[in-house]
Amino acid sequence: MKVTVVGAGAVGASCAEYIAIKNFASEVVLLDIKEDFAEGKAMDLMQTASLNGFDTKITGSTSDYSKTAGSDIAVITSGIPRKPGMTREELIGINAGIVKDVSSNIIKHSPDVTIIVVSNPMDTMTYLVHKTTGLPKNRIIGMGGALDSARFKYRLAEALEAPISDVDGMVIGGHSDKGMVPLTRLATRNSVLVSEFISEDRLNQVSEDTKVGGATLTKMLGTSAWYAPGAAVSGLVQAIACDQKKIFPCSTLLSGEYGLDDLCIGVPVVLGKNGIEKIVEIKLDESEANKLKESAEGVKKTNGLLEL
Ligand SMILES: NC(=O)C1=CN([C@@H]2O[C@H](COP(=O)(O)OP(=O)(O)OC[C@H]3O[C@@H](n4cnc5c(N)ncnc54)[C@H](O)[C@@H]3O)[C@@H](O)[C@H]2O)C=CC1
Ligand SMILES: O=C([O-])CC(=O)C(=O)O
Repeated sequence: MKVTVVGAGAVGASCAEYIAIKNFASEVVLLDIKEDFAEGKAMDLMQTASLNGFDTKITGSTSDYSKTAGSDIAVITSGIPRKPGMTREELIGINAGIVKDVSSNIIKHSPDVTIIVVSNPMDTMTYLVHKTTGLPKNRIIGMGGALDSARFKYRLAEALEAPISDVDGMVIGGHSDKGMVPLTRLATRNSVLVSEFISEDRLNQVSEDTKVGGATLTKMLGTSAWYAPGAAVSGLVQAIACDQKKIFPCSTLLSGEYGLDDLCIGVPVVLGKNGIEKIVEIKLDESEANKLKESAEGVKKTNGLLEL
């Protein structure tokens, strides 16, 4: 299993590290445009191999896509992150050109690849990869919901004063400050609905804190987060590489599912060796369906800024 990670910055390197530590891939290639940067990150990571006990071979490349040839999975993290006070949507001007260029280069050398898009604004960048590469829709996956759901579980555990492992929950919708739809109604603590334990007001607070999860960290760190994003990507990569058939909310091209069409947005999907093997249509109540519709309108507005 060969995995390419384009962009050896904060998220790309964290993602490569988690993939290596989980020890399921034979090879990870990090690629960046900054001279020697990916090679340096790869060397540093390889020097953790004996300490962390993995056999994955990590190599680096400065813009040489021939090194990525035959990749089974490629992760796109190249592009600029936001600064405090910015929205993810404001990154489109720079990141669209980068993502277009990078995705074309990836498929030139790995025509059978499955692409995981991370660069923001992620739902729109995922849509752009569809338009640019023409890969089948099951092989283009946007990562946002897996991260947002992990943040939701963190906030739920905090409110419930419970261990995170006791908590389950999912966030669907666009990966944006306003567009996320945390499914509070369905969240559980060890199979019991969380509404049995905490008030509606507290649950609304959990939802609001989840939606601004990325913005909160950007304000604290001066740039956006990387540990949880890297871990979330590694989870998707592992589900595909190991054919796990796990359900994650991912951004995928919808053609009528959830009453939506011609956009990529976060909904639950089954991930296995064929990428997105199934879009899972769960029954939303009226309020959740309206929020998803509103979120889709926001994503479509951002898609409208693309020069296709
Ligand atoms: N979807 C999600 O849940 C998340 C998305 N992100 C997004 O991921 C992206 C990366 O974030 P960070 O790693 O923090 O940024 P970073 O600045 O640390 O790393 C980005 C890397 O991309 C490289 N790069 C730029 N243009 C390139 C090109 N044409 N080819 C190859 N490499 C290129 C840069 O040299 C840099 O090393 C941002 O757009 C950020 O908003 C970040 C966290 C979560
Ligand atoms: O907040 C950002 O800009 C980066 C990101 O998507 C996240 O951490 O959720």
